[in-house]
Amino acid sequence: MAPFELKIQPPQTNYSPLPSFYFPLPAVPPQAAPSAPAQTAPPPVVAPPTPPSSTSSTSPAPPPTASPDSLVVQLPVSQQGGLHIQQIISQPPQSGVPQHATSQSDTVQSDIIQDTTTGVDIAEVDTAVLDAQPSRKRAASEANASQPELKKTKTGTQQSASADGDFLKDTQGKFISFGEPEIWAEQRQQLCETLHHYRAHEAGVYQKNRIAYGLYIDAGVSPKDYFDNDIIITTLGGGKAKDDNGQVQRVRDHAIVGRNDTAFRNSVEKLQTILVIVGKKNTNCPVKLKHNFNILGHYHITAMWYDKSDTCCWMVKLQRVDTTTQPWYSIKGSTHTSLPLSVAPSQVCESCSQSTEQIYEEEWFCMTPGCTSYFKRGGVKIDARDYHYSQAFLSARSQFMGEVPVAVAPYLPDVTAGTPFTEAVINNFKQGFVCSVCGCCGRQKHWKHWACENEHCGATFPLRHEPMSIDEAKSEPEGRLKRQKDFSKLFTPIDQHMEGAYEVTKYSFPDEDGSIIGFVAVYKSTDKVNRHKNGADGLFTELSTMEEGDFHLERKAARAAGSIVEKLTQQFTRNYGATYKFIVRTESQSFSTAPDPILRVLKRCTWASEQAVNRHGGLYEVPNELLALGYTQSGEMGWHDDGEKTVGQTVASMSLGGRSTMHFRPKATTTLFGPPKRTGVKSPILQFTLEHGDMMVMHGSDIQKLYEHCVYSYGKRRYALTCRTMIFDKMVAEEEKQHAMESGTIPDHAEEFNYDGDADLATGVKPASKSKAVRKTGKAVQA
Ligand SMILES: O=C(O)CCC(=O)C(=O)O
Ligand SMILES: [Fe+2]
Repeated sequence: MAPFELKIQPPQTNYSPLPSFYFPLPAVPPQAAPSAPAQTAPPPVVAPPTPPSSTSSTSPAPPPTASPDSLVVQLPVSQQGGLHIQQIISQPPQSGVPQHATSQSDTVQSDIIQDTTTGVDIAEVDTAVLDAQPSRKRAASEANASQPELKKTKTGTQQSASADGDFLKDTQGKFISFGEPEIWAEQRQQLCETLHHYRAHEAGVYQKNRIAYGLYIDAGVSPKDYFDNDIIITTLGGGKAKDDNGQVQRVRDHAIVGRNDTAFRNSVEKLQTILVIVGKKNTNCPVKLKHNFNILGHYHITAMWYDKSDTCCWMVKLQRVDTTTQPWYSIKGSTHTSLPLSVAPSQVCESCSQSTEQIYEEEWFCMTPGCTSYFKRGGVKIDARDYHYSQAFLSARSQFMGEVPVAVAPYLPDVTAGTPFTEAVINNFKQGFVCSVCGCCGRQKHWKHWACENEHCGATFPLRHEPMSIDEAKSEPEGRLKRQKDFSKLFTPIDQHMEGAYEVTKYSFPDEDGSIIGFVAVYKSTDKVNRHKNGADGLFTELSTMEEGDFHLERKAARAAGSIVEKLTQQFTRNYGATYKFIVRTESQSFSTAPDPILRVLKRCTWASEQAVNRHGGLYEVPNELLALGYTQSGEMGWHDDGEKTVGQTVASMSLGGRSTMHFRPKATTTLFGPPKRTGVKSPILQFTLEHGDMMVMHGSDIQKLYEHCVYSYGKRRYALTCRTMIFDKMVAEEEKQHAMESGTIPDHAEEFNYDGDADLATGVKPASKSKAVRKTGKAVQA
């Protein structure tokens, strides 16, 4: 192993690592031990924090509400029962005496529920406790009265051995929960679009700028994981692979400084809470969970250590920020008791001088990775695979000293009131809301209304899109301007000319032999053209103010429709004319009922594509389909091609509102712009900007075969309206063909929207026609 000092240098982190890999963290022992016997309930948790244990002296467990000869410690909630049980330590720890020595020799500090060596059964314990603490009598006896039979697992957790007692179980043997999650979701995207602290579409840990904010735990519970009302101990992800039986197993050690542990360490340093979400496949959670994603609430990190079983892995101990209330995920019928602030005993390692809390009941040893005594006793390796967490460790409680986020997620205002709220508010909430009726995290699926995604709820809410000036639509929130590197124009424009009032830049696309297979032409509009009657300004305003029934944009499933990992497109879409099924299955609205602005855009794109194709000398096909896209804030359409088999040669689009950048790159497997790549992607070769009123024509089916494109949208609101030609003869199903032909027929009244390119508005300054070869293909290209 490399020297420890070298390993602790975190790669390019903005935050210095904490001095030790193991933190007692800002554990808060109670204020000075009261002199009176412990006859009253513990005081509310108000004690100020104390610094982490000194590295130069041992830190005996501070006595929470100690009595001179009988120390009563409330143990943590049981694994299954959500119950607090009581433990008697017959002798309080002596100041200056290493606590592990005490616990080895003269204490009865072990799990009293099960520990046969003490000869104390649970009833005796409670009698003793209750005698000493009359004021706690009722709560404790209630807890006991409903205590299920418990057995201890190897990490010190208590598991229910029976389904008895007053506790309700469902048919699968899981306990019924005391309450219901206030916030939940069935699909990961619902969660990621709604919560501030969990936006991890793939991973279990959500981190941003190397700070952890959220944690999702589901199946894949490790033997040393632990779960009770207040404490969760979990293994940080990574280093797992499927074994021969298809079971996911840990196969590799975690790096001593890895991604997740660094993020958690930074969270500690930044006093950041961790939002914990539990999936219904988590076998450690004692109660039945109804949803795929159940939000437990805010926790804080109270310990982290580099554990060693078959492999080495980072473990984290999280404590509920507010332990005073009974959590919804405790067992129905159980009683929750808030434990007093305390820390577990710790010792300083003689080899590395680092202080380590005693985690395992069996013994203390150094847990500082890199230390010569790490997981060793007297130089001999310790096998802690079957060790149990010590009760003092599990019952330690510390006060969170940071700021607790006021809300886990934005709630939709009272949906029953029906008052729409503004786009500014919508944008603040990104795209998701928690339904104020049922608590389901919901994505904004519809452009102008919000509908709860819980099919049993049905709550809806209007979202008002305020009238917006073009300038406002174009304005970009801070921090969004530099989203993309500016790819140098490897792809030299080969032709610039005027077409009507538009300055056109045409880029010819080569195939692998250097022959031209098509082009992309950008039609640059002007303010004059945009302001002109029925121009881009008017079209933008009309589309923005149309009733939802006339212009109903919605987000459709782009991936894994209906599943837990379903992903909706970022854009809101609506298909007009012949059915276009590429990328997203959309229902199409016939052109005969399409609103006028849609037909006007269709006619403008028709003009642009006709001019471009005729000039180029290709087969011109009249568009019979229009896909309208709406973007709120910035968004993107990822890399794709438009090559569906029923689509014709030409694609033409018009942009309204915010600007966008369109990018092209060769497909990885082509020999274009460099040798084919078996893995990875090729770099973009062309990028241009489309502004309000600009149009784009892309012609040549082979472009779709050899290249792909993506679009980044900016500004507060943007519409992209893209027209294509569906080739009816390529449609196999007769029904589909008939439907496409009918809905793609352009109504007679659209004649009045025919467009001539506003030639009369042209500035008269013609750009000099340029003609250059495309570089980098190795072959010259003629225009
Ligand atoms: O302009 C846009 O936003 C995306 C257009 C596009 O690539 C498409 O609709 O396929
Ligand atoms: Fe496209």
